[in-house]
Order: sequence, then C-alpha cells, then structure tokens
Amino acid sequence: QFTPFYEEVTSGGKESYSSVEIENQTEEDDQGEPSRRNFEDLLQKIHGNIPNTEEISNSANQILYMTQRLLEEGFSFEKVTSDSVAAGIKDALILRGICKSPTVYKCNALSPYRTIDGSCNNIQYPERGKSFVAQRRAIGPAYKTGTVGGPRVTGVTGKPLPNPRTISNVIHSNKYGVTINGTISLHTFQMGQFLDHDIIQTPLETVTGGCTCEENTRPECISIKIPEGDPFFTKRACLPVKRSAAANPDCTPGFRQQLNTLTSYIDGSNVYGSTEDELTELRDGGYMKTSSENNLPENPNDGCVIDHNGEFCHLAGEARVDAVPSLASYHTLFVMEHNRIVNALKSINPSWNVEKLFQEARKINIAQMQHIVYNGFLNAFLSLDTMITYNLLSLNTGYSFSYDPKRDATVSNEFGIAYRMGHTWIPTYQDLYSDLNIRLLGPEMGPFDLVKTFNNPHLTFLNRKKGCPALLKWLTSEASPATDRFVEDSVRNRLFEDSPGDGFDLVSLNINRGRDHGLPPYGDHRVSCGYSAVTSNWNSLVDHNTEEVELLRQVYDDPRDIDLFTGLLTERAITGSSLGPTLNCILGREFQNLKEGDSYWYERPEPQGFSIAQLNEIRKTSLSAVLCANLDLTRIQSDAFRLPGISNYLVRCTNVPSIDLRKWKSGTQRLKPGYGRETQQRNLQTGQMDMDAQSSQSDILQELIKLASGGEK
Ligand code: HEM
Ligand SMILES: [Ca+2]
Repeated sequence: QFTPFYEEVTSGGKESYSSVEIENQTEEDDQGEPSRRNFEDLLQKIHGNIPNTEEISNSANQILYMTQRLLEEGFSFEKVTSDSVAAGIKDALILRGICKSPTVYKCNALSPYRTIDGSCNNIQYPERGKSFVAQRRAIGPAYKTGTVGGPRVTGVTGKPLPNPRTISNVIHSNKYGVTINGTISLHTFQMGQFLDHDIIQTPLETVTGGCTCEENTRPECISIKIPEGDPFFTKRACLPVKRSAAANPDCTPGFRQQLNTLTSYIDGSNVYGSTEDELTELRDGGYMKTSSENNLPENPNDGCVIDHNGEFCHLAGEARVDAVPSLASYHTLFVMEHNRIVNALKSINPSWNVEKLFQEARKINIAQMQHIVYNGFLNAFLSLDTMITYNLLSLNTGYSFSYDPKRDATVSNEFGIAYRMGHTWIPTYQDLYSDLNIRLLGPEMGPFDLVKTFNNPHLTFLNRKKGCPALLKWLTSEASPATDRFVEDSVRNRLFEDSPGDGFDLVSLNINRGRDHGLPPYGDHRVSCGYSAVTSNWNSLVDHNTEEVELLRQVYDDPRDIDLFTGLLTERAITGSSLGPTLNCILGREFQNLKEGDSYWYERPEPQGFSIAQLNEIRKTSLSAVLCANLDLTRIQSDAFRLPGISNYLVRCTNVPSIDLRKWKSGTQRLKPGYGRETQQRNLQTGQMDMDAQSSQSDILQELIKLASGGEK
C-alpha cells in the first residue's frame, strides 16, 4: 500500500533544529557539562541541514504521489513519463504552484571564472553539475516492487533482504585488528573525505520528532533493526535513520530521486561554498576569512561539540567540516593556500582589484586541487589500466581537448554509495605531529581516540591553536589502514557515540542508504561496467575469493541480492589497484565525467583555462608542495599520498617543485575578460518549489488523469 508522503512531510512545523544548536553553544564551560548532540542530530548534521531541502522534498513527494496514483489508475509507466504527458503534467504543476517556474539562466559562455553554484558550466545544459539538482543514475532504480520510491526491501526470491546490521557484523567487522597498508599514507584517507565533500552531499528528509524504532510507521524513516544477539548493541532495538530527501527538481513524473546540495564539479566548493550566500559568509575581499593562527572562522550557528572554553565550531565551504579534526585541517590547508596565492598575486600585480585577486586565486587553487586529485590521489588506489581507460592521466605538455559538452558531470547516485569505500581507510585515532614527523608530547597530547573527536574541533585548538598544521603532519607520517572489507569499530559500532552503546554503525548506514535510494544490487552494476552477470549460482561471483563468497552466502539467499557497498568491498583487488574491477569502473567512470564534463577543467585552453606558461606551473604542483608552502616543514616525501620509502624519498621543501606565480604577472598573462559578449539564455526549471499550492490534491489528480488520458492507457 502506497502512503502519500506529502501528508506527513507538510503537516507539522519544522523541528527547531537551530535552537538546539544555540542552546548547546552556550555551554562552553571547561568544568561544566560539555555540549552534546545525540547521534541522530549529528547524522542529520552530516547530511546538511539546509532549509531549502524541505521545500524541494515536499514538492518531490507530491509529484511522486501523483505518479504513483496515475499508475494505480492503470496508466503505464511509459505513458505517464512520456515526453508529452510529462510536459503537460509539469505545466499543470507549475500552474498550481507545486513547482516553481523555470529559471532563466544568463550564461556568459566566455567567462574565465566558474560560477559558485556550478550553473552555466555546461552552456547548453546550465544545471548540469550545479548544486541543488537531483543526482544522476548510471542505471535505472530498483525500488520496492510496485512503487516509484519505496526502499528496496525484498530479494529476488520474494523474501526480505538480510538486515544491514547482520551483513555488517558478518562481513565488515574487523576481527583481526587494524591491518595497515604498508605504502599509503593517511592523506589518502583525508583527501578522500575532503574530496567527497567537494562532490556530493545528500540531504535527509525533515522528520518532526525524529524516527523511531517502529518499522514502516513513517514513510520518511528507514530505521535499522538491531538483530537479536548483536555482539555490540545489546540494549537497543534499532538505529533510527531518516530517508534521504526526495528530489525532483525537474518537476516531471517518475521515480524518486535524491538531491545533491553541492556542486558536483571538483571546483573547491568545500572551500568556497556551493551557493553565493555561502561564499558571502566566507569571503573577505580577495581573501578567505580566517580566525587567529590562520584557522577557519567561527560558525556561531553550527551544532558541533564544544567542551573547552574559547573554542568554536568552524565555518567552511562545506557543513561537515568538523566531522573529524583532520578533515578541518584539510579545509584549513586550502583556505591558507588561497590566501597565500592572493598575497603573492597582490605583490606581483599591485593594480589588481580585490575581485580580480579573489577570482584568480580561486581559479589557481581549484586547478591545483584538480591536478593533485588526478596526479597523486587517484593513482594511490586505481590501477594504471583504469587511469588510461577512463582518460584520468593528465598531460605533461600542451592543452587537453577532451572536454565533451555531451558528458554530464552531475554526480551519480551509485558513486555516492561506491565512493564510501573510503570508510575502510578510517583510522581509529587522530594525532598531532611536529615538523620532525614525531608525536607532539605533553600532558594534553595524543594519540586521541577517534570516537572522542567526532564533531569536536578541540584538537585544532591544541598546540597553541596550531593543531591543524600538526594534524596535517600526522597525516603525512602515518600509514593508512588497508583497503579491505573491514571497517574499524570506531565507526562500525561507535560512530557519533556519546555514551557506551549509543552510537551508529556506518556500514549499516551505507547498505541501508543504497536500499533507500533504490540502487540496484551489485550484479547489475557489474553488467553496466561490461562484466559478467551475477546469476543465482554462487559461482557467478567470479571476482570474489572463496572466503568472501562463503561469508556472502551466510547472509544472502541469492547472489543477485548482494548490496552494492558490500559487493564492491568484497571484490578481489585487481593488479595494480587496491580495489576490485567494479569499483575501478564506477570510480573511473565518475572521475572521467568530472574531468571531461567540466568546461573549466584546468588543462583546457583560455578563456576557461590558463596560458601554456601558467598551466606548466600548475603541473609542477603536488600535495607535498602545498603542504610545504603553508606549514613550517623542512622535509617531506615527494608523494605525500604514500609513505616515505625507497622510491619516495624525503626531500627538502626547497627542492619540492612548486608553482611560480610570477607567470600571472599582468603583462605576461593573457586572460581574456570574456565580458560584454553575447550571453545565452536558457529556460530551465530549478529545484525550488512553491508549496503554497492553491488547489487540493484531488483536483490536481483529476486534471492529471485527464491529461494522461489524452491517449490510451
Ligand atoms: C572519520 C571519517 C569519516 C566519517 C566519520 C564519515 C562518516 C560518514 C557518514 C555518517 C555518512 C552518512 C551515512 C548515511 O547516513 O548514509 C557518510 C557518507 C559518505 N562518506 Fe563518509 N565518513 C568518513 C570518511 C569518509 C571517507 C574517507 C570517504 C571517501 C574516501 C567517505 C565517503 C563518503 C561518501 C561518498 C558518503 C556519501 C555522501 C552523501 O551522499 O551525502 N567518507 N560518511
Ligand atoms: Ca564541487
């Protein structure tokens, strides 16, 4: 039975989330009770708490309801979603105020600078890759049979799918203790998460009063039952979880989709924000705002945990900045790098105004990020073959002409689950190191249990407020946990834990989220990658070892039911990569889209790109160079994503190749302003919907039925 989501969603006033934050913020006494948030609040915060999403989700839920009702009236899915009917329905919904009128984009095709919200990157489809659009799907959804948006709950045989927590316990629990990867440094972990926060954030439904443990009582909830005899959660009935917010910014009938609140492009939106409003808060003329010791500015409205006097939550381009202190250190590093570039450009070009300084520094900072991701980060875990197949290798000379306006860079839903493979790299602790790559010693010093650092920026304030540089040095010096199916208990049992046993299981969340999004199982993604299909025969799992197949058999009735996250993490690694073939494919494909679908890709010619002389400077950069430029370091390994070793010697910072900004001197640089040219106008519809609908639902439905009846059912 389909339940109209909209009744629940639109009924009550929004829970006053911000007031909780402010109350907690006042408890800043060292001796008193520290400010605490329960794990449900923290999970909501991790997904962003953006007021806009409620509006978008409300209208999406109404369209879903109407789609479902038209199907129940006997119209076929093809009919309801056909271009002509969809266009008619869209017009009717706009007329009724359920959807907002299309936005007119005035794109400047020759602008040398990206927009902040990612719009107009693709002139023909200005909303591609923009913030607040629906995630793309590489393959169609697999929602609950007979619904357009119910979570996948049954397997191919019709039996219920295994409980996500059971799968987590049997397959992802690390019984052997942390295994260390001998070559990869913790920067791979931290750049991984930082990069994720440039690409995708999926907001949750707003649920007044939160979700409870009674299953299926509220359509916005997808709580995870704790199986009997659970080895860790002995006193809880469930992990309460909200569904991802429904999104249908296109206002067309069809399946439930999910939103991305960030720009999909690798465009430093984690530094500069994904909306103009965010940037306004973050920017200070040509510079990015900071607090003392080059730290991030204060966010007075954030609900992170503050348990020491004078400390505060951070404001950054992305809301999850304080999830763990080493993530905040990455945000800080790239804000420092922006400001360093502004200082240099200012002395090279004293005549540049603040706008020019800001935009040029932003452009260089983003180009460096792209270069670092494709020339250090990705090849730390993808095979060379994957790098070649998906055109991920950067050129050594000249411009790249691989931009393809037909390629859609909008992040895919499957990537949002697959890229969570980085959860296998999460260390069990955080630490502060000195310039000499050793732990800082002292009564307040580490190592610090990771669990105590979730959403708590305290570590960044240590070391006389130079905690971030010390965290970055720790990431440089220590090994990453191995890439395997194991996820450490710090996040598999104790994510956002406040007191023993009241935390979350991140693996269960990942598996559950895939079902929430109607993501087809693992086998379907193999086929879309061109690999052999998974059948009812367990031998069809050709890229899994016997041990993993046996474990999968313990929980799944049929191999065709294996959830994407679990199927990917149990694959045998391919030669030259720490990941299996399907992960290499899903990630390879996504990073190809993010490169070839980005008209501002740093290797492109002007006006979007740089002069050849400037591009050659960008090519010299590396994570090591950015670390050396901003920290008091004397030596570092050439490739900071890997540990120092025989082929990765420690070198003096002065010998690490780095960008020479003198190539940006006004006379020598040839940037064309790009203004005053003909602009293109596009009629496109935004994701913003007006919920003050005048008509009642049933009136609209009658009208839609008439519309759809224009032909046969
Ligand atoms: C201590 C480090 C980390 C913590 C505490 C953390 C925590 C989380 C949480 C709570 C979620 C949302 C789960 C849900 O409700 O569905 C999430 C999502 C995600 N995580 Fe992590 N994570 C960490 C590191 C990483 C790393 C290293 C990567 C990748 C290399 C990564 C990639 C992702 C992705 C792609 C998502 C989905 C984002 C979205 O669509 O909103 N995370 N993580
Ligand atoms: Ca972005």
